[in-house]
Amino acid sequence: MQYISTRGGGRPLGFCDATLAGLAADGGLFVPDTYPEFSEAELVALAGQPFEAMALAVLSRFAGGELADAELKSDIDAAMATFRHAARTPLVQIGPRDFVMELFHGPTFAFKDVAMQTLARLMDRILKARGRRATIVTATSGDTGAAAAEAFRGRDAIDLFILYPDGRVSDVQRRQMTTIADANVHTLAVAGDFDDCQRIVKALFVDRTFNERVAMSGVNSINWARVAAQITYYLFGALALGGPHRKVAFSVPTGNFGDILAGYVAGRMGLPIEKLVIATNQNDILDRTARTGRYAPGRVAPSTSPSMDIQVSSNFERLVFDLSGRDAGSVMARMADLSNGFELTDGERAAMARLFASGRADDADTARLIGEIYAETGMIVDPHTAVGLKAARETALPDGVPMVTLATAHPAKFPDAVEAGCGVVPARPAALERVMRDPERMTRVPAEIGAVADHILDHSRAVTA
Ligand SMILES: Cc1ncc(COP(=O)(O)O)c(C=O)c1O
Ligand SMILES: N[C@@H](CCOP(=O)(O)O)C(=O)O
Repeated sequence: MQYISTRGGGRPLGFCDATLAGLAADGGLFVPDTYPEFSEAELVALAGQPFEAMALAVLSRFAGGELADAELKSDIDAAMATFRHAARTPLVQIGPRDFVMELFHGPTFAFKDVAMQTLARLMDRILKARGRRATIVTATSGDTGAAAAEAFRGRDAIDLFILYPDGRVSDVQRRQMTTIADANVHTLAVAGDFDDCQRIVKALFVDRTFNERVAMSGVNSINWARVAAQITYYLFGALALGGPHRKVAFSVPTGNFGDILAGYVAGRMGLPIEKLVIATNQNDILDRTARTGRYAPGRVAPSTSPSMDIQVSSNFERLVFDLSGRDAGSVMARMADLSNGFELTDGERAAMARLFASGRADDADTARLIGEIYAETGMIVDPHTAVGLKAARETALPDGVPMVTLATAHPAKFPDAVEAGCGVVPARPAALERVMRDPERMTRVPAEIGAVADHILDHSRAVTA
């Protein structure tokens, strides 16, 4: 299997090279040249198997033989052993048709751990086999950075630089990043929003001189391996609820479009999916795009679901690539400069509407949903999950199709928003006590590419002359 750029540039790469490269050299995103498929019999055989077995089935299809199954299995097993729940991503029924899939039982209490714990081990393995070091530069609105810090801390071959928007993540999220004492983790508080952080990371990726000097890599969902690992829980959820003989719908709290793209790819691989619901907060570019066909980024507006305070949703490029019939030229023309936005064609819009629905929740809706879910079920949900639940409730489905809302974070990461919604302060898990106590360490930087590049050049051990 080869990985090609959505913008058509560069040469195709194998799985290991694409994983280390992160973003394609032309600024596009890597996608597999074809989607591997599961037969119905293979899906039937996977139903009832542990999460780890499903993850291996997914990742081995994307690794294209470059990593042995025994190596993948060892890394997946070690990654998932960090989870506190035996089922890893348990399903909880909250209504006749409605389920919540809890993705927050990993070390940092957000869905990012599912992929990040595995990816860190795979990257470490690939780098050690090549006798190489890497500099990982990642943008975060709170959760990716925390998950990356935890997964990559202390890894000798890797220096990790995390860019987060100063003042725009929750206290718990910030502390999860800034209290990591390991010297290979560098946390930068950027004077800007998440889109500024992601813009800087992408600019550094395509600056080939810088990129090669620091051996740059990335672990945002622009890295295909992140998306691939996230496909597993769609299989896990659907097969637990009667798949592949029954269609299932998923409502996905959405910002960078990585999580829901994994659901789309699961469908392309043969998993019967009725609908994928794009659930946005007031930064609703994707809901607007689904409704109007026009993708027009604005400025980020802070919300009570800060991890989704994103206006430039990177992974949407991968969907547009497929919607356009894999026309890299048209993707390049539309994505290279987003300042005026772009239109989906009528055909692209119709194709998108066949699989995707969408919804939006502002802060008042989010608080109301947190309160309603608590009153109806006793479940305390985080604000991102509440956004997903609102969109789920508004989506009509054929009889017999279950709706699974992805619970993407633990409520204790956002105690203020949760208390405002349901009047209860969520209990803080013991694992977060250290985070709230330990001293913080971060460097404040302006939202400028040069300032971030200089900091990385001064601090990464991978820098060559
Ligand atoms: C808690 C939480 N929910 C939802 C999202 C949105 O996921 P994605 O950016 O993959 O769309 C994020 C950030 O990625 C998140 O941290
Ligand atoms: N919500 C994310 C933003 C980055 O998303 P990613 O999935 O592309 O890494 C965060 O919490 O950092």
